[in-house]
Amino acid sequence: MNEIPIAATGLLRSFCEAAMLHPVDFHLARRLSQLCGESDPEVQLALALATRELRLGSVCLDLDTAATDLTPDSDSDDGSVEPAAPLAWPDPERWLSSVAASPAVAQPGGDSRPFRLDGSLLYLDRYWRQERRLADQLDHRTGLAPLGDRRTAPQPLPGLDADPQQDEAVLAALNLPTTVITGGPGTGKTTIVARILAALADESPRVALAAPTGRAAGQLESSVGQLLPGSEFRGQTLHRLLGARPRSHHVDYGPNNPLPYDVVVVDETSMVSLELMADLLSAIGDETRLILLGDPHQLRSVEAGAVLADIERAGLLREPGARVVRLRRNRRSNLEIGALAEAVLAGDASAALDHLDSLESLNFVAFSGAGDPWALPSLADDALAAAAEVQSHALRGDGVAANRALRRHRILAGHREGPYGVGHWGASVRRGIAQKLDGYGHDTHPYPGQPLLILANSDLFSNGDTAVVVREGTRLTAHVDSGSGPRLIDPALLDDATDLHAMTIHKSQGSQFSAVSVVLPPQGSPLLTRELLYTAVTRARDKVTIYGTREAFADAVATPVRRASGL
Ligand SMILES: Nc1ncnc2c1ncn2[C@@H]1O[C@H](COP(=O)(O)OP(=O)(O)OP(=O)(O)O)[C@@H](O)[C@H]1O
Repeated sequence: MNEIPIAATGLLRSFCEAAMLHPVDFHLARRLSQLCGESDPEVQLALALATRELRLGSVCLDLDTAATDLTPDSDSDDGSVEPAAPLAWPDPERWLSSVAASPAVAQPGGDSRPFRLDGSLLYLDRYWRQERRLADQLDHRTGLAPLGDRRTAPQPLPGLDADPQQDEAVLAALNLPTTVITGGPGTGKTTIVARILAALADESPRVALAAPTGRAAGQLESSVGQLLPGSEFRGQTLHRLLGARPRSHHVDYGPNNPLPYDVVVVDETSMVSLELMADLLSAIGDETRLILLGDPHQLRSVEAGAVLADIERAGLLREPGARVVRLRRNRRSNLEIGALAEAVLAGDASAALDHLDSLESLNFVAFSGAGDPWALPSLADDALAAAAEVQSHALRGDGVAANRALRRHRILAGHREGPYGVGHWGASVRRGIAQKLDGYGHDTHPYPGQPLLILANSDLFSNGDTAVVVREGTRLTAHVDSGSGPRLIDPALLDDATDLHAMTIHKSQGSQFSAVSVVLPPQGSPLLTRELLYTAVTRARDKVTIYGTREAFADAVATPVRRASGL
């Protein structure tokens, strides 16, 4: 049952009861309405829904389509689904004009008020300003003159094949102030960055490598370092690059103090929020090459905005100053997984299910939420084989090999709790493995072969890094598989680590595994989206097994994440 604020009555109460509004949406809208003297329940509803949309990752609420687009926002993380109640949506025309006339709402050219209405889009004013700022910056970068006039791309790095799409991306980045290179995992984005930096080496450019998370920044640094031995490019988080202060909206770099680099490369751009993207673009000088890498189809930033997807979809960066190049050839995963990912992206559930039924490396296993996951033979086989290999390396003290074995198989789930959640599946698999492997699975004490997921940042590791506990002589050591190479830590110091027999699909972004077992959320779960499914299946290189119902699978394929924005 949803929590209903006591103060909620009438129209707003019915929306709270239907899980369309969370108490925080209600309270914020009520407070702002009181401050501005707004008493119309329909306008208050619009304000509450606009704050709800922001909380769920959209930048604004579209009043024209809200009644058809918005779905209940289940508070639970166990996949349980509340029955939908019929709702009395305001008449759209009347709604729009009463919102426009509200003292809480400003028009685009108007004074400052908590909300702003732009066409049928209702924003919290701050986000409207950020979006305008970003749109202006994108426009500005589009209008810049090219920085070079190379006609042909430089040679591929030694040992790599010629690839026309990669050539196009390299050439764009060498000539233009702004290049966006999009593509799924393994399409060569990092390889291209190394090739660009190699081609610019004669100019000794000042280079910044950045990403939204410490882990992704470390991975970029280490991949580029491997491709360009002897180079000393350091990766850093975007927050650090921009000189952002914790718990404040201040950043050190901006239009009057641009970043002191000739080339700025940002990886995992799909995870960058609207605000951070606006800050980044404001801080890039006209002479600096900006190279944005990412996969717009994977899960987006947890904060508001899906900027990379908006840029690609709406053609917001164009010549003469900018170019978007999409890479399609995945060189890491097998072709069958590529075909499944394409069918998911195309919204073609029947083709995707056909692939799962007919292709050798793809499997669909019926699971409807009942019973112990360990009883599913395919799951037990995959998990046990990988755990046995991890354990044998861990007992021999080989942390590198143990971490490699840990990447052989991963269970990925949308939910954390409940019968479809990471907790339930992870615990079941750990118990099952412990019955088969001596010395395995004592949850409260470290044991050789114990897989861990780190949930904190430090100098030695980043949130999202994984580790394996390894025996070294008489001691146990956690070998952290950080993006930038192995780190050894006393397991007792890893307070913020959790058991890793399963992980959320969200946390798996940026990693790949030989085989993945994907636990689908149940039908009706708000997490059941195309992006979630695409992200999960593209984590695999060699084998994908989906656990769930066909109906849930088809729903996921048919449901792209809805993120409203004015971009
Ligand atoms: N032109 C090429 N010829 C041969 N192999 C290539 C080529 N481009 C990339 N590869 C190989 O494909 C694999 C994936 O490349 P890369 O890591 O650059 O992709 P990516 O898009 O950055 O992937 P991710 O986002 O998952 O890190 C690497 O093993 C790389 O060596």
